[in-house]
Amino acid sequence: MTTLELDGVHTYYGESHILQGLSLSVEAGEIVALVGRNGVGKTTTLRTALGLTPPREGTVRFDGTDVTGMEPHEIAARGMGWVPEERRVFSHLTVEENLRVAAHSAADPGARIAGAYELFPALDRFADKEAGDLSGGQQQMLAIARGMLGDNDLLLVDEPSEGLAPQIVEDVVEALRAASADTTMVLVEQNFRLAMDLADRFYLIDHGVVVEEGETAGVTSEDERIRRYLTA
Ligand SMILES: Nc1ncnc2c1ncn2[C@@H]1O[C@H](COP(=O)(O)OP(=O)(O)OP(=O)(O)O)[C@@H](O)[C@H]1O
Repeated sequence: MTTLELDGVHTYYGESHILQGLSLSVEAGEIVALVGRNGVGKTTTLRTALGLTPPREGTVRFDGTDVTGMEPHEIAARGMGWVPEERRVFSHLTVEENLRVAAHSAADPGARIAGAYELFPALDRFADKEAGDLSGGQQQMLAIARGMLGDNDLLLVDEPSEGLAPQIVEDVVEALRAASADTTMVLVEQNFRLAMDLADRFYLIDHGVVVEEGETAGVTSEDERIRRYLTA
């Protein structure tokens, strides 16, 4: 079943025409990576799906429903979650409180939070610590855990590895892999190798359109069809 489908979307910031007829689809259970140079429109693609920057043309379908033009909170309520680039944890709440806020609408929040701790043992260790005092990697894990607790069918994760040390990136990758067992994911990722490693399929974006797509297996940034879009 198709979870997310963007069909010929054109998205603008004011007069800036950013997405220029972009189409992609995500099947239930997949991890799909959006890759491409800085500024080509990856984050804008997520914002378009979420209704934060709705398209002027084209359609967004989520779980079979046309959600184009719906308010972001309506789309979110249908089960589309977002782990934004800037992470947005509540820094003055503890880890546990952050998780409780995210799980408030779940049928059994306690069990869900216990499940999250199993998946992210580092969070369990720091349950009583204020989120603002966590390291960048721990905050990223908290942001992912919060996205999962929202009972989402689809989680859009923007630049999870940004600004993290390589060892911590490994932990975050493991967390995303574990999280993907329950949730379909779209991942925006600058680190090409990591994106290919984690995702099942990829879309390579350039100037607001998809220029290459396919399975990730065996794909490297040295492939000529990829390299010319990644190097300036
Ligand atoms: N709020 C905004 N107002 C105007 N222009 C914007 C806004 N946000 C992004 N842009 C511009 O839109 C273009 C696409 O940005 P977007 O963030 O989608 O790119 P990206 O591929 O995600 O790259 P990055 O990794 O740098 O975020 C860029 O040229 C950016 O400068």
